[in-house]
Amino acid sequence: MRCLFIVNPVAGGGRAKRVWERIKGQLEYDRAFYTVLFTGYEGEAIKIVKRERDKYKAVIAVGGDGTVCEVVNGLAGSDTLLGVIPAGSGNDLSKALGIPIDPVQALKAALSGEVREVDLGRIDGRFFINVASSGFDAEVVEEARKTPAFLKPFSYLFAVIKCLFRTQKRSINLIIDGIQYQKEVLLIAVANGKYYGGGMMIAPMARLDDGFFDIIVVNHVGFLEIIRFLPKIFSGGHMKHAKVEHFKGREIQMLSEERIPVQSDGEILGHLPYKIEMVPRAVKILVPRE
Ligand SMILES: Nc1ncnc2c1ncn2[C@@H]1O[C@H](COP(=O)(O)OP(=O)(O)OP(=O)(O)O)[C@@H](O)[C@H]1O
Repeated sequence: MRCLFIVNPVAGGGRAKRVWERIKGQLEYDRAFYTVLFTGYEGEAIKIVKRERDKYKAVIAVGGDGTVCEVVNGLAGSDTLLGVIPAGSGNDLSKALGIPIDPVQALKAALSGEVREVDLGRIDGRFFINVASSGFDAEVVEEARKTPAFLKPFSYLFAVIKCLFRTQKRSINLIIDGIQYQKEVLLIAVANGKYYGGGMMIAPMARLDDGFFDIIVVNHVGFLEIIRFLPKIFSGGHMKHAKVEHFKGREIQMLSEERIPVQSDGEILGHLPYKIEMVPRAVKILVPRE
């Protein structure tokens, strides 16, 4: 059976189109049979994959984490394999799975790699593969979405600065597998994968196939402490901070009387309350052979 490539032409600010040209050249050189479809709007990859998945051995996403997340939502529950060619701006999932950034190397893994069964999180009927979170980080994503088009390259920088000045505590009732905790937080991240936000290692201990979420609670810290704290997330150094707690669990609920946004894999879903469930080994991903 042949493979279906799903290319998001806007991923990585257009990088995915250039990556696809290299992949196409290689496929033609190899005289491979394949189908390619380009996404035309947000959410289309889910529809295409649901419609087409049973005709193919593998669906290969050419794009960033948003594209992969949509393909995963189209594939979940089917036996069709997922391949990933990183072509976005962040590529957090590829980093966690050891998929190379070089398109031809990544193609090799997608066509002849080994299969790894990976867990998914489910929130509000939607699957995520990396991280769902609530608090400061979700506020930054929400704020960045409002940035006018001409300021887009700086949208996250502006959003971080704006959100830094909202130094209020966020009061969240966190329930992990039935045990309740009342927390005053900066953010709570429910991690399936290690990375989010373009290389931030929010949960260094997270494994994509252990059947558990790693829940990172960053308790409330003041303005200056946030500025010292944020850069440490890139290396995982934040875990040593006295205000950071780590839990493991499979069913997580977050409730609040405040209007606190929730994001999963970089998309704003809405505001608390939300319930997050673990779906073990729900997708089969082609990764490089060891
Ligand atoms: N033709 C299109 N026009 C506009 N948006 C699209 C189109 N096709 C897909 N999308 C949307 O583009 C969004 C961004 O894609 P993606 O996340 O893959 O790239 P990225 O943001 O550059 O990378 P990363 O998430 O790894 O930083 C996705 O949410 C997807 O729904």
